[in-house]
Amino acid sequence: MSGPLLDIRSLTIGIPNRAGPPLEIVRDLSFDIMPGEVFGLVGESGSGKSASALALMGLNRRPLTTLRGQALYGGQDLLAMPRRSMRKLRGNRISMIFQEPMTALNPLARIGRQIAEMFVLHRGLSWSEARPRAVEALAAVQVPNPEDRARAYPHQLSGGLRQRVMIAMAMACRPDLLIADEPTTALDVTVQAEVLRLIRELCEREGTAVLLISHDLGVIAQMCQRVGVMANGRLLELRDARALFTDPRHPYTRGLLAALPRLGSRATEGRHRLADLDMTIDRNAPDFAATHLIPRGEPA
Ligand SMILES: Nc1ncnc2c1ncn2[C@@H]1O[C@H](COP(=O)(O)OP(=O)(O)OP(=O)(O)O)[C@@H](O)[C@H]1O
Repeated sequence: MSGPLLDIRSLTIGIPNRAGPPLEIVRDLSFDIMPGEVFGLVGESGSGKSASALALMGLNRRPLTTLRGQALYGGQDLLAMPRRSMRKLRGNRISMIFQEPMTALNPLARIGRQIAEMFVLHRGLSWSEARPRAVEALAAVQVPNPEDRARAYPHQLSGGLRQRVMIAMAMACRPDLLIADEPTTALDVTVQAEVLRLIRELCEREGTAVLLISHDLGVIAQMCQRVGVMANGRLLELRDARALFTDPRHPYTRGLLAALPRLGSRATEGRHRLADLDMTIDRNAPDFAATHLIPRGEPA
């Protein structure tokens, strides 16, 4: 079996502080992603999922800074790579989609042009060669009437179609890795299922690995082979998805699963239970993290 596509070791992100030690918001995050694998990072809001993904892409939100760690991709450390090299990889070998496509799409440019730009920038095609490829890319993400839609501006499309456009852009260059940060959180449940299916099918077809970030355990269960559970900027548990859902080891994961609303239960019941858990777990206890990490390949 070949090695990992991306091997993240001790990624630590924080805010430097001249007067003392930096404020760390993600600490010692280590996991790897195998070629073609769908790996899930799950955790509640603020646990550090997005910050980690952005750090991998060299896009830290200021004042956040990568303080230490490595992210090995094809023998190169993404975290130490010059900006220029990183720009060449981004959108080409590693691409990213976000919860809200409008933040990534240019509101003033037709979507066909925005997709075509990927082929011009990363594949060296001329604009006239790239345009038909953009229409094909729209067809591949099942956008109806792709010729017409290519001439639309982002605001003229529904949220679901905009997310499909983002996926078309992200997949245009057949990347090795797609980082999908809450890709369906802003969508209706039915559209959400369609977009998830699309991501899975396209990535399977292209052999693209996915780092899927979500606070939604249902989404993670549906999509992922392995899952890392994050809280407070730390990875608490890393398991095969099936094992995680049938036999969670970390008390925090157990709490997350117990807090899932079940059919027939009152909608708020789960939330109360999660709140109880917050009070009973001491997140600063030394054994809170890292005691339940099971390496890939070992029996869960
Ligand atoms: N630019 C920033 N400056 C300072 N702190 C930040 C910044 N961005 C994020 N943080 C903090 O870092 C922590 C992790 O945030 P992050 O966005 O990664 O969480 P998350 O797990 O992705 O949650 P969400 O899904 O709500 O975005 C949070 O405590 C957040 O307040």
